[in-house]
Amino acid sequence: MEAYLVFEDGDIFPGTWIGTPKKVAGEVVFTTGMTGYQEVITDPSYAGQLVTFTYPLIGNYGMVPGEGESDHPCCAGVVLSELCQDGEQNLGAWLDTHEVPGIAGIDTRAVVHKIRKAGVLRGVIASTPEPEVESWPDPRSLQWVDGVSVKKPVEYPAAEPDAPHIVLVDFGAKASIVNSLRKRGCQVTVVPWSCDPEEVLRRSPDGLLFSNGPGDPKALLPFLQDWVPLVSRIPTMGICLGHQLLALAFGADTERLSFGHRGSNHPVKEVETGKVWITSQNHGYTVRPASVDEKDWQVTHLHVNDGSVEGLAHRHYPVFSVQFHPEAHPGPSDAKGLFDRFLNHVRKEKVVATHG
Ligand SMILES: NC(=O)CC[C@H](N)C(=O)O
Repeated sequence: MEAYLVFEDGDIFPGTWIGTPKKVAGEVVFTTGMTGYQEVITDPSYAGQLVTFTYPLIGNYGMVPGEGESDHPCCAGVVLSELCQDGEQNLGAWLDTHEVPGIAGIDTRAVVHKIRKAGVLRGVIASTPEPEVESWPDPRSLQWVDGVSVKKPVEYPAAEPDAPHIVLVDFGAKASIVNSLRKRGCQVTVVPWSCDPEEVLRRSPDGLLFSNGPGDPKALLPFLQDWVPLVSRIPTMGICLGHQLLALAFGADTERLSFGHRGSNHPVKEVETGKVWITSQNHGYTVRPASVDEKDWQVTHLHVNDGSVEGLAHRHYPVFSVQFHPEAHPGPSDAKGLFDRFLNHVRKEKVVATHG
């Protein structure tokens, strides 16, 4: 069945429907990972976006139960070149089960060229080359984070005695972040993004983790000051959206990247050691370098390709954050040691708090 990817500037890419044939509008983004389509499609950070896969063959190992970053597709739609209907649960049928549309047969290389040249662009997948768009989704809306965050706290018991208790503030957390903490023995409580920080304090966390999530970080600006007293005292780590939010909370600014970083091969340099990690990334916004006050923050990581800020550590508070994904999934796990670094710090503080 014929479908069209129509950009807001009028450019039309014809293809065929996959998943559920229903019109959908969103920001068109592209990801360059050669594997990991399941993790990408189920990553809550993609809510509201049309994800274009640059790897030409997608779907070739089906959908593997239990391997998703959540149990349903989170992106608004998918754009790909060739769909392979293989695997026990094939991608097209799985998308349809969840009523998510997609378009195949697209010259994805041309789509990427277009986005790289023009910067962020919105588009529609529709049955006609001249679809009507009632309204474009707004990345500054709270609906994205609200739609993917847990509605009430979810508790995971500790796997080891005396393990630290980490409260994960869920702006759209990937399952792999929870797993990375649980694998290291932690007790984890996942709380809704909108919860009262005072209520979090009553849960006696040893550490806080601000998760990844969809949309423009500035959508959450009105809520950030309430967290400052907590994150100034309790060891806190931020990942991706969480990194941007911590920067905003302490007075830095964020801005939109021209076309984002999405893929599994983004080189990031650790400033202190000069070591380069190949990292998994998925973000359209970044911390504005000129807004980072060197008196308060140390820039710990930089993107090798464009020099953008990839990591921050606060000089006065126990806060550090990274723009990339140490939990990987998909992608390399070069940076997974950051969870150990965080938990070592949390454990040290816990001992001090217990024994004075
Ligand atoms: N993966 C994320 O947390 C993405 C953060 C934010 N929504 C961005 O696009 O920059």
